[in-house]
Amino acid sequence: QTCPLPAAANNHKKGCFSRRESSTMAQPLKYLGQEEAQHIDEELFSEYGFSVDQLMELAGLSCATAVARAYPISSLVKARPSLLVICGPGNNGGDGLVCARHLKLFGYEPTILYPRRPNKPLFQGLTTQCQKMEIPFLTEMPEATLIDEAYNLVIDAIFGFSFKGAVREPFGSILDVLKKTTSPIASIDIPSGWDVEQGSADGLQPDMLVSLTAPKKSASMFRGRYHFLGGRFVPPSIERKYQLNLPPYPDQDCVLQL
Ligand SMILES: NC(=O)C1=CN([C@@H]2O[C@H](COP(=O)(O)OP(=O)(O)OC[C@H]3O[C@@H](n4cnc5c(N)ncnc54)[C@H](OP(=O)(O)O)[C@@H]3O)[C@@H](O)[C@H]2O)[C@@H](O)CC1
Ligand SMILES: [K+]
Repeated sequence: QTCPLPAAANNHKKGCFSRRESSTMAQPLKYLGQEEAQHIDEELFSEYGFSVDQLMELAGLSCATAVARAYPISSLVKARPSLLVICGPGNNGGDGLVCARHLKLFGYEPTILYPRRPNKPLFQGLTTQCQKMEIPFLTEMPEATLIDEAYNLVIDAIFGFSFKGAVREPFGSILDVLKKTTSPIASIDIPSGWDVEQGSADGLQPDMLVSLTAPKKSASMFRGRYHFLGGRFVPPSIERKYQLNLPPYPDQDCVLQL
C-alpha cells in the first residue's frame, strides 16, 4: 500500500497506514498483570540500561502533565490552586514527589504528605528538591473535612504495581480518610489499596487514573472521568515483546487520554 504522505503524518490519517501499523492498530491495548508489569520494569533497568530516577522523572512529569490537562488552574473551584500529594514508601511515592515538583513549576500549590521515607539517596534527593522548591510537607494526615476545604485535588501516589495484601499502617488510616473526602482524587498508576489485577469494590473511587507504561488489569474497573496513559519511554522492542499495543501518543506529548 502506498501513501503520498510522509511516514510521520501517516499515523494520524485513517485508512492510510502501512501493513505493520494497520495490524498494530487493530489489536486492543494490553492491560498488564502484576508480575508482567514488574518484569517490564526490571527489564528496563537490567537489560535496557535505564536508571530508576530517569524513568521516575518521566513518569512523574507525565502525571503532572495529565493533571494540568484534566484540572487546568482556571477550572479550579478554590481561590488558590492547592493540591495535596500523598506519597507512599516505594517508587509510586517517588513518582508523586516528581509530580509535585513539576506541578509547582506549572503554577499549582502542592502540599506533600510523606509519612514513610525510605533511607535511600534517590528519595532523599527528591525530598530535598521539593523542600527547596518551597513545597510544604505535612506532619500528619488532615481530617477529611479539612481536605475538602483546603485542597482542589488529592494526588494518590501511595501504592503502585507492587502493592500486595492487606494495607498496613499508617496507610490504612490514610486511605480511610481518603474514602470520606469529596475532593477529587487523581491516582498514579493504580488506585491505592486496589488489588493490582482485581481492583476493589469498596476501595477508593478516583476521578482520574494515570496508567504508566500500560494500564494494569484493575484499570478496567476504573469508573472515573479521566484515564490517561503516561510514561512515554517504552522502547519498541519491549512493546513488541509484551504485545502492549500502545496507541500512538499525539505529536511530542508525554500523555495520551484513553
Ligand atoms: N516501568 C514503569 O512503569 C515505572 C514505574 N514507576 C512507578 O513505580 C511503581 C512501582 O514501584 P514499586 O515496585 O517500588 O512499588 P510500590 O507499588 O510503589 O510499593 C512498594 C512499597 O509499598 C509497600 N507495600 C506493599 N504492599 C503493602 C501493603 N499491603 N501495605 C503497606 N505497604 C505495602 C512495600 O513495602 P514492603 O512490602 O517492601 O515492606 C514497598 O515499600 C509503579 O506503580 C509506578 O508508579 C516509575 O517510578 C518508574 C518506571
Ligand atoms: K497510586
